[in-house]
Amino acid sequence: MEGIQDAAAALLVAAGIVTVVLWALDRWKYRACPGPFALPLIGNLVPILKYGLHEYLDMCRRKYGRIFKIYLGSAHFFVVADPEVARAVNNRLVDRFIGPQLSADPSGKDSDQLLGLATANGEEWRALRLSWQPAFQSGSLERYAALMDECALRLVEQLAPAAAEGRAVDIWRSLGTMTMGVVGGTAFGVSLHTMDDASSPHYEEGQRLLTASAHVFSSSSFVNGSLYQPLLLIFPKAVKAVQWLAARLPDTRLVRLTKARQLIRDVSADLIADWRASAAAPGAAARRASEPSAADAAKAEAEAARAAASATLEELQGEAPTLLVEATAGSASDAATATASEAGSAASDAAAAAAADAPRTNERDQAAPAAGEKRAAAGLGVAPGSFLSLMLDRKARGGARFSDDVIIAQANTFILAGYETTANALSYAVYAAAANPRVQERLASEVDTFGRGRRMGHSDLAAFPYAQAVIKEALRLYPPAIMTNRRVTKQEGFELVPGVKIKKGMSIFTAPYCFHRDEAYWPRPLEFLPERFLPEGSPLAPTTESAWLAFGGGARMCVGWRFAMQEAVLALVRLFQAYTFELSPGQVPLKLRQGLTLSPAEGVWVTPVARGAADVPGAAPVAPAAA
Ligand code: HEM
Repeated sequence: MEGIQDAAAALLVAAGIVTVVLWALDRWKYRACPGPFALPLIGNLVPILKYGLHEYLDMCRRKYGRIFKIYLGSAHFFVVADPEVARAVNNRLVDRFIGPQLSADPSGKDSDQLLGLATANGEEWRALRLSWQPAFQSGSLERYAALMDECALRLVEQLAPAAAEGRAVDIWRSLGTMTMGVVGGTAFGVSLHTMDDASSPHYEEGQRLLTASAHVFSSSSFVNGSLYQPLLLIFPKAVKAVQWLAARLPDTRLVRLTKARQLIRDVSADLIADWRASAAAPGAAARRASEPSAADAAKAEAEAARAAASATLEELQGEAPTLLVEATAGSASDAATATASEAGSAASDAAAAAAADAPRTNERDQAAPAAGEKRAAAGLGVAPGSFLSLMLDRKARGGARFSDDVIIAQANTFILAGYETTANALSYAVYAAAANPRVQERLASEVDTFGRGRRMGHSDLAAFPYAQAVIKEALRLYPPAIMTNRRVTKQEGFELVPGVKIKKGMSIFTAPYCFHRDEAYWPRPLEFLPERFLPEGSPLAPTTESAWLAFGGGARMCVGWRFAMQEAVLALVRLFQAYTFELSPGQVPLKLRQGLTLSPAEGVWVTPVARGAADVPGAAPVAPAAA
């Protein structure tokens, strides 16, 4: 026994010595790059926990300059807070650094989320990016607008009791129900019941999905996540052992996260089962007749693979947002993406064209989740024209043959990416407007130019330059993604700072949170001044276009940015047509928390104040939401 103890102690001492030596070598290797001192193993974890990652990065930027290193676990990460260098990094590097995913389920089934677009790399990522793009072109956005408007109007209606009672609500959570409602309609063409009221038989189901998604966001970072997460950073070479241990002895945070991911996965898997069942249902015979033969399918697959291989990075990126708000929405927007996506997805575009209507919002659970056939026979389940049906149609017709797990991962990615980021952006906009009466007044007067009873479409967005500017300014001060990250996969010819070359294996983070608040680029950086994004506000504009990077950049730029902007502007218009908002006391400055996104730590509490039709000359009452 004593012998075993001695051997274990010797092993620990040896591991300690090796760690310290590696740490010292790493520090020496990157000595030319400034950064805070960090002890081996715990690195800069303590100040990150104390200040929050976003604040700590900004403190480092002020102290060490715009390119610095931080040490986490057993490696250095390089942080770029210089917008021009950030642009170069995003343009030149494509792969993302993706840490391993822990699961409390030994089968690790919930971890197939790593197969999603946001986490894929290499050829898989190229093929996936091409298959996502059609869902975000003007035609699709136009189809989604009606549903987005419907969800925004429903939210307006749901806020009415609070307005009548003078009661404060957490608008962040309310907006989350709306953005998830939009995801259900656009990704699947179904209602996910997140906007149902408590009397609905499906209310609990919607709430479970919201809670699960909120858990994924709050528990995925190493700060708020499983206790095994820091262990992975410290012992990156022992991933398998840590994963094995975590699956057998999970902590409560990991159990909660695993259950949340499983629930989201089940929602997507059920919908795919429905789609299959409906394709096999008797009514689908006509549709099957139009499906291609095996030879056609093989040809289509080969074409899709060729398109993925030959698409340039610019084509994969698509159009990037401009700094100034757009005078016309959706104008030349698809020109850049069209070549790549049309080549790669002719079949899915044809399917989209066939489904000319906006995705229907089906009542997905009038039957139990397992009864896919029944729902399919009743015409329920994934609706034509939705993101998921485009992807499944493409597979059925012989386009890129993604496995079911890969398709489920795309659906999960859509749910997660489409939910919290946009809800955060909108909450920050409401918060900032409520805290700045001048902004609120101007917003209210702009939205009154559009009839309250009229339905809004994609092209109507151009009528709201100030609302667009408010969203952009909210994304500047509070970018939901405080950092983007890239993994260096081959030797690059440029230096990060004199003496530190970009080398294979390095992880580089660009930090918009830092340069969005840097006085070197933005006049009066900590003030909320939406006019910076309008031609009239040029004295407040940044010194460089690159200084605003809320949606990232290069080929990995947010694929859903136009979708997000459309949804956010549309919702802002509907909210301010009906209400102004009063902030509850004690919320300035807003407390922020870094999970998977930068989110309000305790919500955003506001009291809606009804504006009344009398405020708006000639306005019709807000249209009731369609059932
Ligand atoms: C205000 C809302 C949003 C913000 C601020 C935002 C921001 C971002 C950022 C910063 C990235 C990383 C870009 C990079 O690495 O250069 C990203 C990637 C991504 N976003 Fe968004 N996003 C938003 C909404 C959405 C929506 C609504 C969707 C889908 C419906 C979406 C889907 C994605 C996906 C799939 C990726 C990964 C793209 C790839 O790796 O090719 N996002 N987003």
